[in-house]
Amino acid sequence: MSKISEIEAYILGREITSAQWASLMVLVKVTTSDGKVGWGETVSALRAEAVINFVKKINKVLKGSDVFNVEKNRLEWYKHDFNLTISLESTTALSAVDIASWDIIGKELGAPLYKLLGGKTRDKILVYANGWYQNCVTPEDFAEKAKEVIKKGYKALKFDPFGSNFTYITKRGLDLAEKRVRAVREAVGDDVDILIEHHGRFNVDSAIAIAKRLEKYNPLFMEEPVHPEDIEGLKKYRLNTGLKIALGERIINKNQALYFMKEGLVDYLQIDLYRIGGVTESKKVVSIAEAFDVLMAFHNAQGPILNAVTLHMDAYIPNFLIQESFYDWFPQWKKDLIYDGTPIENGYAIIPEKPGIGIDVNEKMIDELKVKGEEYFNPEEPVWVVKGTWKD
Ligand SMILES: O=C(O)C(=O)C[C@H](O)[C@H](O)CO
Ligand SMILES: [Mg+2]
Repeated sequence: MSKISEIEAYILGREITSAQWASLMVLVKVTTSDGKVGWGETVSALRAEAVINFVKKINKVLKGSDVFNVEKNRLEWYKHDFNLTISLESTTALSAVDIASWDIIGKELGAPLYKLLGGKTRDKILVYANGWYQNCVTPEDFAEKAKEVIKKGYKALKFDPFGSNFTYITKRGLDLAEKRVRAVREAVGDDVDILIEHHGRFNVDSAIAIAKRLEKYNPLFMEEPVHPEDIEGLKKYRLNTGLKIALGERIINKNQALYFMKEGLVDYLQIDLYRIGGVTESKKVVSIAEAFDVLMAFHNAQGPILNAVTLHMDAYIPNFLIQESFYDWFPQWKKDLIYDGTPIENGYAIIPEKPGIGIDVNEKMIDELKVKGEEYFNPEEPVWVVKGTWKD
């Protein structure tokens, strides 16, 4: 038995690079009584301190438990946290502990994680680029940066062309969004997929107007077209557009995911391992999605640990569409802290092959990267925006 002896968590960061939300990392380290170490990563923008506090509580509850018992350990924490399945902070903290536990399990068994989950259904993972359009404002800015992405070999890219429009889209906002999307389509040609990110910020009539304007550019999907809680709006959107709907990054339990699928409101599911409960809960959601013929397109906007563990999921799942990747736009400090050997080659990510998640952490950097004082917050640009794009 490999007993959990300590769960530690650190808030790390340096400069604000591609986006505010991606400039922090909550690094979680699980150590066992026989000296094994596993790593997890998480962060929920504006909530880093709260997440750290949850990790401290989970540490108190799970100390002494067998690290292999991921289901039992989840239930144990659920028993203590009445609000687990309705709290982003709590699921986020538990997710990182779960991921670190699976890292240890893989290391103990000498197997890369994907071999424990279902083996390889594919040898490489088709990805789409995100984070590439920092400081893009004019259609020409978008076109120029999009060309650079394609030059790197990417076959698909995602972006948010809506600037500072929120809830309502103005006529000007709609015109500018169309120009930006047209510029990207012309820059990348017809063989590259473009994915439209709405960041769940529109009312349904604005979202439908957007869909009608943008459908001629043949987007692979429309992501979070309406506010995430607006189920009735999403139903109306479904009835009034023929475009594919992707969503899921704000889903924090499997029953919510089931609801969207049962109602036929999602084509491509974008849960994130750090919000849903790690590998343990993600596996269940993948299977529910398979039964509904829904394909997976995991959300993956944080750092190298989450990127690597998500690739293990992508390797085995039967219902795979495409994988989000910020890999080439990670801040340098994340690449120096965590080295994983999973670069993107010609638009595909390589599956990690080392035992566990297959990453190493340069622990010497931890002290230097610890964030002192409060989590950074810029009231001029919302945290969820790619840096320098909240402009028209
Ligand atoms: O990558 C995506 O799909 C995003 O929507 C990125 C978000 O802005 C980010 O996850 C917000 O925390
Ligand atoms: Mg998104």
